[in-house]
Amino acid sequence: MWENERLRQEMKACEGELRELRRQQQQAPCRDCAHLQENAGLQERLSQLQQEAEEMRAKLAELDLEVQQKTNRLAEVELRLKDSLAERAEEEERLSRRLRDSQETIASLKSQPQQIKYIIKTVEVESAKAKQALCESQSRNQYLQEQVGMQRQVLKEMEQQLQSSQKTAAQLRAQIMMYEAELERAHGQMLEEMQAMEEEKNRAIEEAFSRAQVEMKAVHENLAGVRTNLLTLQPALRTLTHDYNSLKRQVRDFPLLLQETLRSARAEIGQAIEEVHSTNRELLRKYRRELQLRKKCHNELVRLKGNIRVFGRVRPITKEDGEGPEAANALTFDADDDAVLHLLHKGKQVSFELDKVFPPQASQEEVFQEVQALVTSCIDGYNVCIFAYGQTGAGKTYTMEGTAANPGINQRALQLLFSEVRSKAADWDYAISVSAAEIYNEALRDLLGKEPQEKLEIKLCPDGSGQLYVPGLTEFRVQSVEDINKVQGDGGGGGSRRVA
Ligand SMILES: Nc1ncnc2c1ncn2[C@@H]1O[C@H](COP(=O)(O)OP(=O)(O)OP(=O)(O)O)[C@@H](O)[C@H]1O
Repeated sequence: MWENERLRQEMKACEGELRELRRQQQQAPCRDCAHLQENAGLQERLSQLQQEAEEMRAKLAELDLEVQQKTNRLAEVELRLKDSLAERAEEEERLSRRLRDSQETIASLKSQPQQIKYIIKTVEVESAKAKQALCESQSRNQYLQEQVGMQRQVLKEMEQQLQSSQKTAAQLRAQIMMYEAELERAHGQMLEEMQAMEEEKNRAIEEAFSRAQVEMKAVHENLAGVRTNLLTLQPALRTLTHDYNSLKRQVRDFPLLLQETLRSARAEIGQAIEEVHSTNRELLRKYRRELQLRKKCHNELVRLKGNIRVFGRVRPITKEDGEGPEAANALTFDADDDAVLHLLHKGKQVSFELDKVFPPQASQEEVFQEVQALVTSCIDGYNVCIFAYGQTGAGKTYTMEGTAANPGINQRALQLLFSEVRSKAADWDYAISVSAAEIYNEALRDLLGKEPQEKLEIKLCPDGSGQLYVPGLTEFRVQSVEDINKVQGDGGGGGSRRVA
C-alpha cells in the first residue's frame, strides 16, 4: 500500500514536470527552429510514455483494489478464527471444569458407598451425559480446527497472492523507473533543445533588434527629411488651401452660375433656332419661288425656242475627205443670222433655216452651252431628249461623245447633272439610273443587256399616263459619271456600237 502510494506520488510528480515542460515549450515557440521535427518526435514519445504511465497507473489502481479486498477478507477470516478459538477455549474450559467436578463428585461418592448406589448411578448417568457433551465438544473442536486449517490455507493463499501482487508491483515500479529514466532523458533532451532554442531565439532577437535599430535610424532620417519637406510644403499647402477654399466657393456657386448660364444659353439657342427657322422659312419660300421661276423660264424657253429644236453643226474638212474638188466645202453661213445655212448644190444655192448653226470652228463647249438649259430642266422634272442625226462621218459621235481631252454633250451633260444633284443633296434625294437602247434596221436592242441581240418592244405604260416604256430594258443605278462610263464600257452591246 505504501509502495503504491509512493508510486502514485512519483507519477504525479512526473505529470507535473511534463506539464511544466509543455508550458515552457508553448511560451517559447521556435517557428524557424531546425529541431522542430525532433521536438515533435520527442513530444510524441512523451505522450506515448505518458499514455503507458496512465495505463500502469490504472493497472496499479486495480491491483490496489484487489489487495485491499483481499486484506479485508483476511482480516475478517482472522477475526472469525479468533472468535472460534476463543469459543473453543471457553468450551474446553467449561467441559474440563465439569469433568473435574464430576470426578470429584464420583470420588466423594465412592468414599460413601452405602447410600450412594443411586447417586453413583445418577453420577454415572450424569457422567455419560458429560461424556457425550465432551464428545460433541471434541467433534466441534475438530470441526473448528479443520475450519482454522482451512482458514490458514486461505490465509496462506492470500499471502501468496499478496506476494505475487507485491512482485507485480515491484515489476511495475521497475517499469515506472525505466519510464522515469526515459522521461528524465527526454526531459534532458528537451531542456537541451529548449536551451538551443532559447539561444537561437536570443540570437534572432539580437539580430532583429540591431536590424530594427538600423531601420529606425533610417526612419528617423526619413522623418527628418519629411519634416523638412513639410516645412517647405507648408506655404504651398496654405496656397492650396486658399485655392481649395476659393474653388469650393466657386463649386458652391457653380450650380447657380450654371443654371443662370443654361437659362441664358437656352434663351440664346431658342432665339437662334427661331432665327434659323425663320431663315429656313424664308429660304424655302425663296426656293419655291425660284422653282416656279425656273419652270416659268423653261416654259418660256420652250415657248420661245420651240419644244423641238434642231441645231446644225458643220464639221471641218478632215484628211479623210481627201484634197480634190469633192472635198471642197459646199456650205456657207450668214454672218448676220446664225440660224441660216446655205448649201451650194449643183451650182444652185439652197438655204436652210434651223434653230442654230454651228460653224466648223465651233467648240464642244459652245455646242454644250446651247443644250445646257435642257439638262437642268431634266433635273426639274421634265423629259428631255437630245439626239444626233446625220450621214456617216458627219460628226455625230464627235459631237455627242467627243474625246477624252475634249468631251462632247453626253459627258458634259452628265458632269452638270451630278454636280447639280450634289449641290441639292442636302434638300433633295435623287436617284439616277441609266439604260441604253438602239433602234437599228427597225429592231430595238438593249445595249447594256446580257443578250444584245434580243429584240425588245416599245409599249405604252399600263398606268394610263400615255408614257412609253421598253419592258425588259436593263437599268443601272449610278452615283457618278465614272459609274456611267463603266456601265457603258461593260455593256454587252457597247463593244460593237458606241452609244450616241
Ligand atoms: N467638229 C469637228 N471637229 C473636228 N473633227 C471632227 C468634227 N466632227 C467630226 N470630226 C471628225 O470627223 C470624223 C468622223 O466623225 P464621226 O465619227 O463623229 O462621224 P459619225 O457621224 O459619228 O459617223 P458614223 O455615223 O459613221 O458613226 C472623225 O474623225 C471625227 O474626229
